[in-house]
Amino acid sequence: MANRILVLHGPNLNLLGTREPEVYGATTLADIDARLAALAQANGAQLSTFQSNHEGGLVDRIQAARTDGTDFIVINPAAYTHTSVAIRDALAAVAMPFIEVHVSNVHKREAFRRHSYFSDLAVGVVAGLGPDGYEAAVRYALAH
Ligand SMILES: O=C1C[C@@](O)(C(=O)O)C[C@@H](O)[C@@H]1O
Repeated sequence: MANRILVLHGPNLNLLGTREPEVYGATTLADIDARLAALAQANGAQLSTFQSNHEGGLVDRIQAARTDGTDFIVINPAAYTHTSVAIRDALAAVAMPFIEVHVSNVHKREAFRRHSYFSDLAVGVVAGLGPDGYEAAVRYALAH
């Protein structure tokens, strides 16, 4: 079971709750993070969250996970899903299991959202379940 889980949120996810609510829903990022922290705590695990609108910030946080005790990553790379070799390489470098999460179902949206630089390295991918997708990923991490 993962004891220390890191949840990473990519660009524009700080605007969840107000950003295109018809696509991403009304739940804020603070609500999601609080729910995940409570879930981890109830299961005797520690959970940290980090959001950045910057590719390098996400790369730096992933590199820091090598030495801060993290043993599982849940990541919504947001738009970087479709563009970032740098974040993919960081995840490959730390060689830590991770789950890729998307709030929306990227497969029923624009064609460019169907390609991910992460899915083939991920333990699994959750898309389209809204905030519940993060919870499903954390539950998996807690159980494995
Ligand atoms: O910013 C996002 C959010 C997203 O990752 C999602 O959670 O549904 C889907 C991405 O295509 C988009 O760029």
